[in-house]
Amino acid sequence: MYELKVKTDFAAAHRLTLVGHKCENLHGHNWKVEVCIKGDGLDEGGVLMDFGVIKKSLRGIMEELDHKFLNELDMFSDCPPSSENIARIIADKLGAAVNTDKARVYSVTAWESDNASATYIVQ
Ligand SMILES: Nc1nc2c(c(=O)[nH]1)N=C([C@H](O)[C@H](O)COP(=O)(O)OP(=O)(O)OP(=O)(O)O)CN2
Ligand SMILES: [Zn+2]
Repeated sequence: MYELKVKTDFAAAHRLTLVGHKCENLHGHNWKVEVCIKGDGLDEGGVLMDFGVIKKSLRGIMEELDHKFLNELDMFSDCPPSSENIARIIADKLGAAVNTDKARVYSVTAWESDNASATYIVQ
């Protein structure tokens, strides 16, 4: 089994109700995002998946999030923009773009700060 990791980031604003009092106020984070792709077989070029393919798709997803008020985005119309939901939505979007029969998005971790992150593991 091979495991690839690619990191990226975005800055955005959000509000979270029902989590903690101070989270209800409009505020922002510089999220760090780490995606993990897993698979067994390498192609004839000796790679599981070209990092460039992963980075290109991630850039598109980050553009949808960067400098946005997350609560107003369609992707969060039915779920709060917590780090958990951010990680899951990135995993779903990235998987739809890059998954093959040989390599798949395994997990996405969204770091809200240097010491707090949420990871979504694709089942
Ligand atoms: N499981 C989760 N818990 C919290 C989330 C989340 O996405 N998933 N998000 C928040 C808020 O975004 C909040 O802005 C962060 O709160 P907090 O961790 O308290 O942030 P601080 O940077 O102020 O951290 P301190 O350690 O208190 O300085 C809350 N919880
Ligand atoms: Zn927050």
